[in-house]
Amino acid sequence: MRTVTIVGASLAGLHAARELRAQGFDGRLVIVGEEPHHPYDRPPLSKDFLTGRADESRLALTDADETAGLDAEWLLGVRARGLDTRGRTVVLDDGRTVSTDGVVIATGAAARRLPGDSPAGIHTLRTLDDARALRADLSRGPRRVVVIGGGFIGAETASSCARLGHEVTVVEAAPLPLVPQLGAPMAAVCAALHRRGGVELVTGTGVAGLRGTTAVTGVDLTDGRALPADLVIVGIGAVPNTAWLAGSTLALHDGVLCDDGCVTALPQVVAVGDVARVGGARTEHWTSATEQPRVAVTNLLAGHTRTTARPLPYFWSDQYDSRIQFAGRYREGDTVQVTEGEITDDGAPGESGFLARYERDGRTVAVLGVDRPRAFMRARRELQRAEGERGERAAAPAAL
Ligand SMILES: NC(=O)c1ccc[n+]([C@@H]2O[C@H](COP(=O)([O-])OP(=O)(O)OC[C@H]3O[C@@H](n4cnc5c(N)ncnc54)[C@H](O)[C@@H]3O)[C@@H](O)[C@H]2O)c1
Repeated sequence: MRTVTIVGASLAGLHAARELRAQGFDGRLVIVGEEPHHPYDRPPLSKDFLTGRADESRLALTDADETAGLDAEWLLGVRARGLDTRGRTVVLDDGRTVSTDGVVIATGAAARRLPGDSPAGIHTLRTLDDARALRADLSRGPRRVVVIGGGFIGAETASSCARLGHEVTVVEAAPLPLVPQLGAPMAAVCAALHRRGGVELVTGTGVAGLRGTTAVTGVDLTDGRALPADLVIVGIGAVPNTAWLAGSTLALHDGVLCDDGCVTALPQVVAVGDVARVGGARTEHWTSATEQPRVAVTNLLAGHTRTTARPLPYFWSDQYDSRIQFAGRYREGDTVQVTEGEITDDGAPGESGFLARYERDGRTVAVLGVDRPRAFMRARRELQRAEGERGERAAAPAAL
């Protein structure tokens, strides 16, 4: 393999570049990125960057020394428009083409938008440029902010806006926020965090439309209510960036389909990060974007799936003054129990937080920690160990 092209210059793309060099690839390395920036860290965008506690210099994921060491050609500020898998060419929006032997798809996902035209004052938050625009708009004095969607972006931006002194309402279509991720009992804790943080949470209703012609003035809800607003943040999920692959032979279905080793139907094309559906699941977590590239690059360089990985999913979220950490795989029907600390009468975490365990068929399948980082890390390690042992037992030949 003489040339490898990584399409997508964010966390997963950067980790793929690091892995390629670490695993001995000494050929030509091209990194294509739609955004004009070198890779930066997205988690602070909805938290410390929005509240002004972190400036842009704290976001960089790499520095001049590392980029020199990677010896890559960075094509930034340009989108890939197509992948010709037969001709082994990546086609760029500006007409350029890159001939390549191997491809790492790391194009991530884009913020889902509400249909129709948006008046001024409507924001999504995914990129540094989005965060700059939102921060600038918020800095124009106290505003009435409506956040649409009570997922991660919704909850984190709502708590940042409340901390900045804005009047905030969150609109969530489901009866509780974060149920798919945490299940109803623990989702209720997140709802209590909103209440404790002074944010109104309106659930079980969607958005019928936005008011305002040049600038937004309000949000009409499907239950007939109208909320006045000077600024609206839309956090209603993310869509994997696969449109550029439509003409390729790759299988696409809510992401790029790959096996457990991040390999697509073509051994010279692998996918990592938010865009990759690995072994049937797409995990939009920071840790997946840092773990998948090692496996993907090993297999890309081997020319076949030599190794697979099913790391235990992990995510964290900072909401109001609480840190929520979750590891494992939650499924509807799992039971959940607080095993350390407590949930108070108002439904929010007690002063020293709590640890909860999710059980299925008599075994722990996931752990949740709220403001209990040490206990959580211990429980996460135990779960990792148990999962690893289960995996080994499943892979071992049956005893005679
Ligand atoms: N801490 C973290 O791990 C973190 C933080 C920020 C973002 N992210 C990632 O960013 C991505 C986007 O985050 P997100 O919060 O937008 O997505 P999400 O899927 O976490 O939440 C979207 C929420 O919007 C609700 N919703 C959808 N349509 C709606 C409508 N019309 N009206 C009201 N509610 C509606 C859904 O019910 C859901 O609760 C995700 O991939 C997420 O994993 C992760």
